[in-house]
Amino acid sequence: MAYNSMVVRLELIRVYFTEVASAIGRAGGDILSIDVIRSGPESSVRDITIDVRDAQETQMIASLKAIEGTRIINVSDRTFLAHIGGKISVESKIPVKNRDDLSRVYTPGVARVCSAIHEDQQKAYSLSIKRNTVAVVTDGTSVLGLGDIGPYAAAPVMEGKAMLFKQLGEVDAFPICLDTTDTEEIIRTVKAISPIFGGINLEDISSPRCFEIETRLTEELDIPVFHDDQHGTAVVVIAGLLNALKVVGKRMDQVRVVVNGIGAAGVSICKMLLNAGVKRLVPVDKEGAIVRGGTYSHPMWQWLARQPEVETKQGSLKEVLPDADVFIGVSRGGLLTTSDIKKMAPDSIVFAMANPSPEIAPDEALPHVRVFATGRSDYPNQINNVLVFPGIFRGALDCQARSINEPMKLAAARAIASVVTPSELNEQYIIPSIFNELVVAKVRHAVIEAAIITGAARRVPTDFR
Ligand SMILES: NC(=O)c1ccc[n+]([C@@H]2O[C@H](COP(=O)([O-])OP(=O)(O)OC[C@H]3O[C@@H](n4cnc5c(N)ncnc54)[C@H](O)[C@@H]3O)[C@@H](O)[C@H]2O)c1
Ligand SMILES: O=C(O)C[C@H](O)C(=O)O
Ligand SMILES: [Mg+2]
Repeated sequence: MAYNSMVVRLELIRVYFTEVASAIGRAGGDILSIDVIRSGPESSVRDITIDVRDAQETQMIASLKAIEGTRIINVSDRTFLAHIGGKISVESKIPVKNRDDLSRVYTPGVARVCSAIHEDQQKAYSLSIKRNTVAVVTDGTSVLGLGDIGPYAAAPVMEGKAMLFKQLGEVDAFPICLDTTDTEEIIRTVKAISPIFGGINLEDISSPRCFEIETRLTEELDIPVFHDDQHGTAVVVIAGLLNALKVVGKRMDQVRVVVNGIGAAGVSICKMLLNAGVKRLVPVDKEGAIVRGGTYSHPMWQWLARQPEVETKQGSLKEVLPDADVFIGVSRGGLLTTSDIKKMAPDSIVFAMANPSPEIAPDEALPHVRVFATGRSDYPNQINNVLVFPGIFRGALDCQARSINEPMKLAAARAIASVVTPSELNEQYIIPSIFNELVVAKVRHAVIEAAIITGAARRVPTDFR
């Protein structure tokens, strides 16, 4: 069960606090802290921070209101408080304290530096923020599993990605939320803003437009372009699956895998599963299984329909799921029930990765599967692309990679899996925590090594010389 924190500013008029505390307890809340804002003989005002179960805030407010002598002044939830004014800011690396500093960082000194870059564009990497800056670009059309919520509403996710780039990978990332869903306009705009960036992280752009946008930008730009929802997700799924299979004692070439939601994430996961050796694959979208020999207007589904590993059996998700060893959900929340999961093969592996609500609630799935993972941070086994993008870009930027190719992605997946040692590996721990410092370091190393071997690197970092 997931919990949320809320802060209630409450005026108590001739009411004992114990009465309030027991009402909170009866309504299923936990008091985390109490701050006295004002205290007088007749009344007092306090901020009470309460942990409540998901979606129970309304009941909590009703129980507090029901106490005679209490007045609710304000309710804020800590998640909203964390977003006030946005989550990131831009900072200078050096202070400008006097005229001397000013003439160095700004005009006239800066002009000589401009001229140096003008003479040799490659110097942008050493004399501007380019070498460490990534654009996190979205059009807001497929934000988490919330769908097409537009560029304004997408901003908190993009700011969150930028925070994680910085904290985990020391990469400076900037959110770019585009007010267009036109493929050509997005491509044109990203190209036009690219001079200042060392890489482009495409985020939450719906399929199938995301495939064309990424392919074209990769061809037309000489900096790495990486659609996080496709490849970040596929890399972390492969990492998790490598370890989950070890736990259950099955091999990649033996298992039957059902992937639900063949959009950005699903297509890339299917491709990577095939590269990793899966021989029995069942891709499923809204209309049911995508089958070998079928005809589809979606170019990637048509590609899947030509793959020998894709099964021919038609049917809905619930019809094709029985006997599957592995279920990977990148679709939307609440699609499966306990009875569906029970029909899977023994020792089943379920990665229910739709955000924020997984395809099946953990409490329903856990008793009936051997390994269970979600994309969320409040359960064990968080399979989320945050394990990938900071390290993959750290590596790509450090070796000035032209692109992020398949060998670099596979190397990243193996590196993530290897952080969990054989003695640590178990059902509850198939994937390292994002706070495990080894993750970014290992992914960076593996990515640079693969970039050098495949010729994608334009620079060999000093620790590789
Ligand atoms: N955990 C992670 O790291 C991670 C990473 C990427 C995406 N996701 C989640 O995966 C989901 C999809 O993301 P995306 O970027 O691929 O989006 P997308 O819009 O590109 O694709 C979603 C696909 O799911 C399909 N779909 C919708 N409802 C379905 C249903 N009932 N049954 C089968 N298919 C259905 C859609 O038709 C579409 O093809 C989202 O919930 C997202 O939050 C999680
Ligand atoms: O943003 C996340 O938590 C993961 C992923 O990029 C998603 O779109 O769900
Ligand atoms: Mg995303």
